Amino acid sequence: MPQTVVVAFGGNAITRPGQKGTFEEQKTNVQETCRQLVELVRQGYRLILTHGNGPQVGNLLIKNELARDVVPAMPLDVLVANTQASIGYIIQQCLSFELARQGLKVPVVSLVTQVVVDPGDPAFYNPTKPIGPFYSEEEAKRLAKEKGYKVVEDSNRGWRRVVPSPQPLEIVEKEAIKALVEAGVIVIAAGGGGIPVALRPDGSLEGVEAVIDKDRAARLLANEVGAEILFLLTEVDQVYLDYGRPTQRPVRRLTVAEAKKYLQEGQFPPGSMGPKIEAAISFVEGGGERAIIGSLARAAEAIAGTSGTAIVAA
Ligand SMILES: Nc1ncnc2c1ncn2[C@@H]1O[C@H](COP(=O)(O)OP(=O)(O)O)[C@@H](O)[C@H]1O
Ligand SMILES: NC(=O)OP(=O)(O)O
Repeated sequence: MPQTVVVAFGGNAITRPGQKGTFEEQKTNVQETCRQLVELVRQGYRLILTHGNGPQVGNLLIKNELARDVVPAMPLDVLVANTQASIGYIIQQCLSFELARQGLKVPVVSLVTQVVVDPGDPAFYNPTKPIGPFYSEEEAKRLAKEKGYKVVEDSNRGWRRVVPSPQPLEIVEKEAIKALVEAGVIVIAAGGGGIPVALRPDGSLEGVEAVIDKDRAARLLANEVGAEILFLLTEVDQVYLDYGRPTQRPVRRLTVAEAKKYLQEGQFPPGSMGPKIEAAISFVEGGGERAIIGSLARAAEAIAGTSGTAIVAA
């Protein structure tokens, strides 16, 4: 029985820091990623892909604001849906092409995915999710004053606007995702962390304005579909202890207990590596076999165990 891997990569892998986020830039970046992903298919894994949307959804919000006197502005949940479509389209097209080029016949589809959140989540009063372009401190503080943005410094890469990021509670389309994967389809799902929706008393769903963290959504999705592996791809080849300090050293394997201990000691910051480690811990505690954190450029090596950091039960 082939193993199912949920692969997650950040919106910053699709629009790299310093890039404007043109369609061509996004496509070139995704093409590189797809070459790595095809290796996983070659190795016999079933894939569910999920991606971030921070830079892209932030850009859409800016467009919304600039055009609001000409065309109606859309709520943030609709903008998340827009990014699922635009990024899903690029991945679907590039991945299908790369699979065909290597003689592999595997269908690929993007699924518009809603994720239930609690409208009473305290995250709505404390925005933490960085989106959109990176600004200098001066520019960010000016935007905060003029437009009422909440801004933070994002992992030493510059300043960014932040929006609420509630905890994902349930993937609405999980059964459809499972059925597609079992039928041999590569599914792109819960893009941008999923479209945040709240469950109303009458059982209907209503969009809420937020951006869910894609590592958290990927974790939930992986547990809900019973995936064996959660694969979190980012810029660094593996997790480090004392990251950025002279004593920095790589870690290739962490037990859940070790990961929890280092997290408590502050080794993994909240806005960057922290959510990945938390997602890895929850996945393994939720029944997953192993979580892997590694770089996009070395995805095939990471799944084979020659790169990356594996987080396991014991
Ligand atoms: N202990 C650590 N080990 C490795 N990377 C770390 C660590 N602490 C912080 N980082 C930073 O976290 C980044 C990954 O988080 P982030 O950029 O938010 O991911 P993505 O946007 O790819 O989802 C790495 O590129 C690295 O700069
Ligand atoms: N939604 C989300 O987590 O996006 P990024 O990965 O781009 O931050």
